[in-house]
Amino acid sequence: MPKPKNAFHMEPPPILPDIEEQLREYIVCTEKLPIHEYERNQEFWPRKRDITSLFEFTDSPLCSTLRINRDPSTGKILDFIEVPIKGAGANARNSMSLSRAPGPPTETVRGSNSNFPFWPGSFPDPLADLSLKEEDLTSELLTVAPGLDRGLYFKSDGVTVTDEPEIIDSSFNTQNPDAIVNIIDLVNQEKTMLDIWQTPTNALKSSTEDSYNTFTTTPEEEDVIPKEAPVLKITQPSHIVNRDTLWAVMLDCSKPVTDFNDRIPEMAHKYKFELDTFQKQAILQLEKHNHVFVAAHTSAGKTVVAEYAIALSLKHMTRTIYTSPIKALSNQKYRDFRHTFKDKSYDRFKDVGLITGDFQINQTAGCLIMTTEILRSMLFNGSDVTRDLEFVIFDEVHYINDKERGHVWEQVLILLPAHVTVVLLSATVPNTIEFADWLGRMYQKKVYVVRTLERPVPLQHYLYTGTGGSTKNNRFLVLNETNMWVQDGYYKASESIPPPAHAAIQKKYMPQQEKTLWSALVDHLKRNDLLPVVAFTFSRVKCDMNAKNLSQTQRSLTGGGIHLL
Ligand SMILES: Nc1ncnc2c1ncn2[C@@H]1O[C@H](COP(=O)(O)OP(=O)(O)OP(=O)(O)O)[C@@H](O)[C@H]1O
Repeated sequence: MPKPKNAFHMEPPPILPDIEEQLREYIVCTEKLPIHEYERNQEFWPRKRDITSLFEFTDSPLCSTLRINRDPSTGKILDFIEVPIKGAGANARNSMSLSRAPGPPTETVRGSNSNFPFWPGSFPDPLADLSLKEEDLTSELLTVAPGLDRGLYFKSDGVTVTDEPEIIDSSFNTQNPDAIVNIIDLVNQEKTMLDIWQTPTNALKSSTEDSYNTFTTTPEEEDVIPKEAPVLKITQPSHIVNRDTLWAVMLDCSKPVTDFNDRIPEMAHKYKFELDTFQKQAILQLEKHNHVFVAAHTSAGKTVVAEYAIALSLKHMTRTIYTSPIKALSNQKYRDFRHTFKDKSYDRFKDVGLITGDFQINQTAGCLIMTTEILRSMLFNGSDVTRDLEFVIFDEVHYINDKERGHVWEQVLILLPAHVTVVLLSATVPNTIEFADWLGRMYQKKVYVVRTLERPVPLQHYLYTGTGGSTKNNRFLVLNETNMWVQDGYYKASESIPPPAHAAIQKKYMPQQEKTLWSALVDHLKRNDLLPVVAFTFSRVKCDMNAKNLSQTQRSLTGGGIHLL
């Protein structure tokens, strides 16, 4: 019977489940969670069997190829020979070989930091090691198959297999030289056994003496045993006299090379002037792909050698990398080389590129100019550019002596692959031979040193004591072009300074005095047509200050004004 509906009838209030109780149940009784009702949540698709899928496989790299053997006179095919493919399956992530597969085009120039570098030329040849191992293969053969306790037992005929190893009585075998007892050996052994019982101090003494005898060398031996290659101080006087060593050859630049044109009838690059002897000697070595170290004074013509290396590699359709220590020099060389090579029959204009931190121009060019740090990063990252690299030119290589950055030159020289020829350019340094010897020993290839002390631009030293006005032309020669001291010039310079100022010369100049001095000097040089000039200041702050002062006072300077280096 339905319940009567009246105004006073009220349903009992809904009793909500206790939230605390609900949460506890949720946390404690995990089996009630819907996730466990997998029958409702999970769907299962049975796998269909596909036998034909067994026939599918990813291609493994080809390990061998067929080489056709032809008759050289008729061209008729005589035979097919299966030859192994070098570096099959090798790539930049698993191999240091030059025959590994090239990386993607985006990584051609810079490489990638997940790449292996190419095998450095200064390391022992891995292929030579491999051939040694192959020779030794017979002694390293496995005699027990992996997973088995023992190998096969053979009878004495070496062919018939048995269940038990055959015991050969070799206790007295005159055929076996090991079985012959040497009495002298036994006596010696006994003597050493007896030595054990000597007093510990004696034993200790003899052991120290032994180790001393083992590790020390006699003076004669010292000449024979190669010492470990030191990190060189390239500008420090050498203990090696300037004569040939095992790995460095000093070329004679005192006599003219009369047969130069016969030896190189078709030069890769022609010059408007007759080459100097040191340039000819260096070029002859470049043609033979020998490492060359050119040490010559500023403006002696070192760049000529670098240009020839670039031209030679462009002729061979290979590459050259020109490294310089500073970005400003790289930029300047880029401009110079573009100009040098632009008129050639082949399109060399496009064959010069620049890679620095600021610019990347024509990165796939035949001649790339970059800072040494960029080349180091390319070598570490296994850049594919190094594959067809013929020459690497190191300008101002004496930077290897630099405390902060010298290690970069060392690393690059060590990392270069063996097929690369290095051309080192430097101002004259006292130990060229020592440096070349270090390099040659590392590469196990001779380095040819070309050294000239001639200065095409004679160096003269003057003292300038003027401050403008009547003293504006006070410039006195104190060291002439033959490196002779000019006493008279020095006296005149001393006399030209008034006594109070003369005393003040020992002290520091006031900024205003310094400004007047620089201004008077530059003015004097300008009037005597001796500009441009490079002014050295040993403090950065002073350098900025002088540059600022000069740009204010010498507004009329033509041809580019003042540049800070
Ligand atoms: N054999 C030569 N005869 C005449 N002029 C030459 C000869 N060799 C080089 N030059 C010229 O001398 C100038 C300086 O040469 P280069 O720039 O090659 O010198 P460098 O030694 O490289 O100088 P730096 O030390 O500044 O690098 C250039 O103008 C070059 O054309």
